[in-house]
Amino acid sequence: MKAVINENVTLFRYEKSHDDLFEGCWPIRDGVSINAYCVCGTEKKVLIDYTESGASFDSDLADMGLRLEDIDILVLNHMEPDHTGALNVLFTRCPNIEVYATRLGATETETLYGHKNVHVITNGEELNIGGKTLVFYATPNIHWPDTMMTYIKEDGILFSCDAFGAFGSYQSVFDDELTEKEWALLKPETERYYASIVASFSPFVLRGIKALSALDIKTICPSHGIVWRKDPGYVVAWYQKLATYLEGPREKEITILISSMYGNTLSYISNLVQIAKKEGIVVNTVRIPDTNDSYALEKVWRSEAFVVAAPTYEMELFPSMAHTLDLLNRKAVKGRKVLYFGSSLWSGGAAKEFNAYAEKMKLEVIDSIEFRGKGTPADRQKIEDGFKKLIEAIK
Ligand SMILES: Cc1cc2nc3c(=O)[nH]c(=O)nc-3n(C[C@H](O)[C@H](O)[C@H](O)COP(=O)(O)O)c2cc1C
Repeated sequence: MKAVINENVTLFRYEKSHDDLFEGCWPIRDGVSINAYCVCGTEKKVLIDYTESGASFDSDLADMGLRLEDIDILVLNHMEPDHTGALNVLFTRCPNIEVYATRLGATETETLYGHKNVHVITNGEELNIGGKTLVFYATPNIHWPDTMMTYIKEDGILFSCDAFGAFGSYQSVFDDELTEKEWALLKPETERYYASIVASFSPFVLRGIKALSALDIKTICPSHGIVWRKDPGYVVAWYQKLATYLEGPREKEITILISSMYGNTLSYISNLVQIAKKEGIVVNTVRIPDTNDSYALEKVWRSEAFVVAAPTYEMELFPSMAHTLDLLNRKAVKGRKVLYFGSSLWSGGAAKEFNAYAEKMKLEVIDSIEFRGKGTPADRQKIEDGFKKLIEAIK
């Protein structure tokens, strides 16, 4: 699908299949778009990023009276294969095309494709393409080390690579066209995208936002999701908030992660949800492994506190929950307040493994409670008390 951003800039938007997994692990049941852009100056025609498969690129260009061979310059804002998978086709057909990339991007272009006509950008370097000036900014580690962003000086358009992107498919192209239903999808799908693929790089996001703050940004064109032209500041502030969750402050929310084989651990949850609601605390519940980890990550990322409720399994924590905690740890979830409880029958063992994770993740453990079978009224009271302490700790 093709959309006009302005008279010189065109968006090529391709949807990944909803059955695919993004990065091979994140479900995209509500879709995700891969965005590439064409910028036409009077002297040079420029592509910003390409696609994974090259599908329909030719016909979209043909609609504009162009062939792939007419493109003079390819700007590679980063080399991730969802934007570059079809580069071998492009380089075969356009062997002389000039690539603009960071030093690392240049090395990757040579190593992966043997293409040598690469210009290594310097930070803030300008390129006049005839009536339009492209300015390149190195923004490493948002989220790949080779990442850069490209800005059209005359139009205030920022091609922000994977920053300011989102999961989800939207009929609308621009923020000012979004329907209420699309906004309702954009909110969680931006946060799940951030938590899954950007969160670990939050310090670089904050650094990048600061470095670009002097620019007069009128439109943000990310490589996934919608184009922000009415209020680009909204998504910048949103990303800034998401990046701040790394160290805090975070939202006064509690996310309860639940695994249960036979319902014993599960039987405690509805009471806790009621208590949180009575206290006016937003509470999210996520079943593990029924729900993909990325949905847990999205909620835990913004929550000041979370609960791990899972039984003992072969003397350790229930395996799916251990997997989820391992992911949270890898994705830099740290410093939050946490309560553990879970059922066992004989020796127990889940709490010990949970405590080891908590230490690694520098979590503030309110309590860590193992009980037998359904638990006693005293166990119930202890869990309730622990949960109330958790609420007090985030109030
Ligand atoms: C496959 C399996 C392995 C288990 N391993 C242990 C164990 O090593 N130690 C223990 O104390 N209980 C163990 N249990 C017992 C459960 O922890 C116990 O039944 C618990 O009440 C289940 O809680 P749930 O209903 O929330 O799943 C095991 C149960 C199953 C099914």
